Amino acid sequence: MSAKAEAYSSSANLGPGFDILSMAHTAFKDIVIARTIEEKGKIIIKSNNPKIPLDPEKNSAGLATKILLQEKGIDEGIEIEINKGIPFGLGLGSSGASSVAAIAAVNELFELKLTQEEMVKYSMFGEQASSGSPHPDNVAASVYGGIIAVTSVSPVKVEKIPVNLDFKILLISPQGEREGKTKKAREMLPSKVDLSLYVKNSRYLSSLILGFIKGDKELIKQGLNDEIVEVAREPLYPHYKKIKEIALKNDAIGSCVSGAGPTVLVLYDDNTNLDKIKVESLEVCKAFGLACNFILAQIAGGVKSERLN
Ligand SMILES: Nc1ncnc2c1ncn2[C@@H]1O[C@H](COP(=O)(O)OP(=O)(O)OP(=O)(O)O)[C@@H](O)[C@H]1O
Ligand SMILES: N[C@@H](CCO)C(=O)O
Repeated sequence: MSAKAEAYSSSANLGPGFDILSMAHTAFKDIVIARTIEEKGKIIIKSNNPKIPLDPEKNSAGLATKILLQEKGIDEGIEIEINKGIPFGLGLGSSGASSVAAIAAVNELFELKLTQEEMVKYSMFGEQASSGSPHPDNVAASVYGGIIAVTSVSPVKVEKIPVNLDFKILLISPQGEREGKTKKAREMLPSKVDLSLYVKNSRYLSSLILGFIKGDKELIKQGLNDEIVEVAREPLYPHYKKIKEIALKNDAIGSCVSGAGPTVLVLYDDNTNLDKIKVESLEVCKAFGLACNFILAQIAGGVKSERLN
């Protein structure tokens, strides 16, 4: 028996929404095929990307699958074949998408009838394997699609944010996959924050969410800022500040760090001078010794799965 699922890349945080907000996009996707194998209780991971760990405990798809099977009392052996389309270590939710696609494929294979919230819950264990923390935002976006807010983690609750504005997505992404980047990025975070920064960030968060719902570009621009997490991790993306300045100068709707970086996310529309943003950003990347790719994308839908046989 086998089943297949595909899950899109995502940009988590969206400025002030650390571990809360995330957006799925069509930039890249992972495809996972789950097959039953003869050896009971065994999980085998295969992948077209030789750089990801194949040990099921260390692979995001492997650990999530293991815990799901354990909790459901299934002792079948499983092969998880991961066709990685999403480069990892760039802040594009790569580990999360593998985990989501694996959970969706196994759900299909054994007809488990998991709800979307249950899929998020199990996929989060995959993030534990890859970054040492079960952050929910990337996996929630890959499960639901669109822009989501994780409103609770225990139990998992996710809301899709209605988006009433037409915009497109530009990702400015330095080349080269970075091993263990999110883990390092989380170790850079402060354990306490100033009340004044907390208030500023809360204002940004409310502006951003209201901006998407009302379709108000100014509110989105005002809200797509972060005084806490982006600032603490600045050494991971020294190119970001200048690129954001360039994007705003050229009438982008807004810009922020994608997940834990180093990719920079730019939201734009027909009023934006995209060519100028690309030319000027390329110079900034070069100045920091980075070769940057430009990826154009749109908001993506949620995970899709199908039974193969
Ligand atoms: N299935 C998987 N796909 C991708 N990376 C994996 C997978 N399983 C384990 N990993 C490991 O997880 C880490 C992924 O790196 P990282 O968390 O920085 O990337 P990401 O998931 O794309 O980032 P972000 O969470 O910022 O969007 C790497 O060290 C990689 O080896
Ligand atoms: N919220 C997570 C997302 C990682 O992509 C973080 O910023 O660490």
